[in-house]
Amino acid sequence: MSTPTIAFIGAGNMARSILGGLLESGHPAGSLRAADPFPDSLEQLRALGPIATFTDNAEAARGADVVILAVKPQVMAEALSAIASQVAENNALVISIAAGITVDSMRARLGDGTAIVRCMPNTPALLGCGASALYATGQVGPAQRAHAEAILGAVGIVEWVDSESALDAITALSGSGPAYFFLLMETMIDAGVELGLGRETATVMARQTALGAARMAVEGDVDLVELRRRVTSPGGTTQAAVESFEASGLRDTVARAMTAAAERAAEMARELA
Ligand SMILES: NC(=O)C1=CN([C@@H]2O[C@H](COP(=O)(O)OP(=O)(O)OC[C@H]3O[C@@H](n4cnc5c(N)ncnc54)[C@H](O)[C@@H]3O)[C@@H](O)[C@H]2O)C=CC1
Ligand SMILES: O=C(O)[C@@H]1CCC=N1
Repeated sequence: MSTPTIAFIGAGNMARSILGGLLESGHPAGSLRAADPFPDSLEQLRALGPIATFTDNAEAARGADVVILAVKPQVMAEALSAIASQVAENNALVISIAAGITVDSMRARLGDGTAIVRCMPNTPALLGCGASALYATGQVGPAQRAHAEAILGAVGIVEWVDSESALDAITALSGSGPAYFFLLMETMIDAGVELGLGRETATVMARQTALGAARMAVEGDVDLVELRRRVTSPGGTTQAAVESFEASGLRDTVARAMTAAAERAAEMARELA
């Protein structure tokens, strides 16, 4: 697979993590570029490697094989208009990581023939352990599909979904998901303090427990129910806690929260169309 020239439009947190992952995986800095109106964002990116930076989106997109839209949804219309002619000229692949920006709304500004991949990454991409779901339009060829997979694969796992609407569910699960785990950890720390622990001790123990549990869930081949069973001694402390969770409707609470997130993703798509 030849090395594509990749232009990032928007040089914030997500762009920085993906670009950092690409450099670490051996992608040459000479074929990476980024545009952002704020010089500070560009400087932070240049600290990662000798990449070309621009304050003008069209200049960054000129001649690029892949253009990654890493701006907030609210500035997407402006960014799409700026890159449209460069993308058409070069038959570039456009990858958008913005929540709620549909393929149709991108096509309206880029043209119906544009090859577009919509992606939902998540913030653990910053540490190279992200989870990204990708959806490709019919115009995306096999080499472009491979490029998209390699780019997001540089910062974690990649899953293809075969309908655009699946991205709303993915956003509710893995896009927003890190925040759910952080919230549970915050709650456990507060409850530990209520039980008499110092906040520092409660924090250290909660963080390490989350890390250990996540590693057991991901690195072994034991399913989650069995992992939970192994912690739960009959008639013991874990059973008391799990029964309390179930009685309080934890499963319904999580399902309702994720439905709210998926509905908000669909609503954002309508608002931003
Ligand atoms: N933070 C998260 O958990 C996730 C974010 N996303 C999506 O990733 C996208 C980027 O998010 P972050 O990197 O967190 O935001 P960020 O705010 O860190 O980065 C956005 C960058 O865009 C720049 N920018 C503003 N106007 C611009 C314009 N007209 N042209 C070019 N650049 C412009 C800003 O200066 C900033 O550096 C968003 O669309 C968000 O929906 C997707 C999945 C997860
Ligand atoms: O909260 C949001 O809208 C974005 C999308 C997924 C994570 N952050």
